[in-house]
Amino acid sequence: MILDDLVEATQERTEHEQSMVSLPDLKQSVEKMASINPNDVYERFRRPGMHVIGEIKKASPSKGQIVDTLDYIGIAKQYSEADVTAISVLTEPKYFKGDIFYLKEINQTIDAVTLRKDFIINPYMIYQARDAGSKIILLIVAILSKDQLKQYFDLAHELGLAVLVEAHDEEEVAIALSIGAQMIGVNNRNLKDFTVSFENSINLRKKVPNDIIFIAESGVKSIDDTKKLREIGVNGVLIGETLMKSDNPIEFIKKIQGDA
Ligand SMILES: O=P(O)(O)OC[C@@H](O)[C@@H](O)c1c[nH]c2ccccc12
Repeated sequence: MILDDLVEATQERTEHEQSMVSLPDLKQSVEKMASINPNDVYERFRRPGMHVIGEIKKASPSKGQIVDTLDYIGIAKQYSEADVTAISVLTEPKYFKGDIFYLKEINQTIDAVTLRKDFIINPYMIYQARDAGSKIILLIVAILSKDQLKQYFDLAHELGLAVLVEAHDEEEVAIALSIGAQMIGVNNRNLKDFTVSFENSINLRKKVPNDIIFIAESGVKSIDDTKKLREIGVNGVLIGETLMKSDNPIEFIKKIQGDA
């Protein structure tokens, strides 16, 4: 199963990374940074209207290579010009051809709220996200025990990071709510077989209280899609492939925001 492979590859990768930059070293550099508050991010997403999280990714396990060369700075500038609420940057190298360096460079170049999109399975990766200047991390319910999820969620908040908790079914949504998630992302793509169904967001929206930020993730292709999602009370959409392939991502994002 792909998720198991991803977790295993991530395990190996972070072991290697820790042999080069140790956790204590990383902690030290994070301690020197100016403090940030996760509530600033949550408040951004609580503003009325349809929020867009624009994603930057070169490849994915379901689609293979999406673009030949990744002009991550250029894309981040476009997303920022379109006033996205946040920019999601894939940092997983093996299956998504991502790099934590993309995230770091974007944060050094552009004033934007960024999300580290990876398969976070240990505290080290959370410190890395903070060190790279991101303000949000993704935590995926399906790959963590409930205890881990709670522990990493609390650590993120302590470091000033907001958390998007990704759930795929009713049981995972219940877990996300039980640990105090304020922002839940429902993935319309089943990470086990890659099928996409908006029914997932539609059904699960009813299981999430209205004061919790609800983000629909994956498979958004058109304004029709986002209209449908808006009608059922979704607060935001996370869009990758469609934006990466769009000739005019700014116009597309503006349309989504304007439809709110
Ligand atoms: O490219 P899409 O279909 O618009 O999907 C974006 C995003 O939702 C997807 O990349 C994603 C959702 N959850 C994830 C978890 C890990 C890696 C990637 C993802």
